[in-house]
Amino acid sequence: MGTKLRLGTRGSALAMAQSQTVADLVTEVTGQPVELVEITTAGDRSTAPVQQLGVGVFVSALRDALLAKEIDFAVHSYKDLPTAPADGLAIAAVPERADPRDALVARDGLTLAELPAGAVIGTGALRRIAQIAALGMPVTTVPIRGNVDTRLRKVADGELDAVVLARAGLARLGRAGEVTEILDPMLMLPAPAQGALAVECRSADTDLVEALAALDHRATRAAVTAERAFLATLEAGCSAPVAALAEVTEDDEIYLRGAVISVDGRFALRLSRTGTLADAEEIGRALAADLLEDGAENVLGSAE
Ligand SMILES: NCc1[nH]cc(CCC(=O)O)c1CC(=O)O
Repeated sequence: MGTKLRLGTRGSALAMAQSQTVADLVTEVTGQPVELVEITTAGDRSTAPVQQLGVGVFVSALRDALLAKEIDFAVHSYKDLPTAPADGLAIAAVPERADPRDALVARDGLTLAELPAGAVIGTGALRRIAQIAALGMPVTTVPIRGNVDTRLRKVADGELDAVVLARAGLARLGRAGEVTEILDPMLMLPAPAQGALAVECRSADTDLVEALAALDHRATRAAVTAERAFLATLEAGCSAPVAALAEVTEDDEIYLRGAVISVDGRFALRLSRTGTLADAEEIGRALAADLLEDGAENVLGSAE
């Protein structure tokens, strides 16, 4: 056995679960033991809405610890990473993705369509709020924060009729059995890179970059590349909620769907593109250009 690798992780149950999964994989492929090092982020200390804190808040403390060499690598939920690359760091592996879809956990086993008029759904994500609003149902959404356990408890306690969460997160916590409906991407397109993990280390740590590459899953890497190129291109031209899902077939074809939806749900643009795996990045950029050409930048304007 070589030296112990230090894997930096947030302390939440979800972060610990996904870090432990990757730690086990790393030990399996490299033979090196991995030690989990808990890092507290500003996002964990604050109770402010995530939108106010900014997406990078959970990530920057881990990146600081990497650059300060306090840890050797970190595991992020890929969808929480800012699109700008981090100086001096590399995403050495994108392991095989879990189910990328969103899931509904509702009282009494209800599906979305079965929720009665006046039902209250907990979700703080603008992308989810916008897509629920676009369905035109007589339901309302309320912001919700806290860990997965806290969110599920609000349904069990009767405080909320339902919550929408990433199925991958529920599965990693062993709570997928509580899902009452997996939401079809035709209704609820997930966040770019949802369900995927990013394994990050210092780019100068070439031995580790190479070792971690053994965990990389080619189809997942391509799907995430297409979805994130789509997001990055749209971010420059439009700040409405963005959703995307790329599916890769056995013969290396990519089917990328993307959407931009106004928060009030009144305007939704949805398009798709297909292509080959090697062109993942280009497909993402081209799909974003299609949406911008259709007026994606006006979608947010209409909600303001
Ligand atoms: N926004 C928070 C977040 N970041 C990653 C996950 C778990 C699922 C994943 O890895 O995509 C979640 C919870 C959720 O959206 O329900």
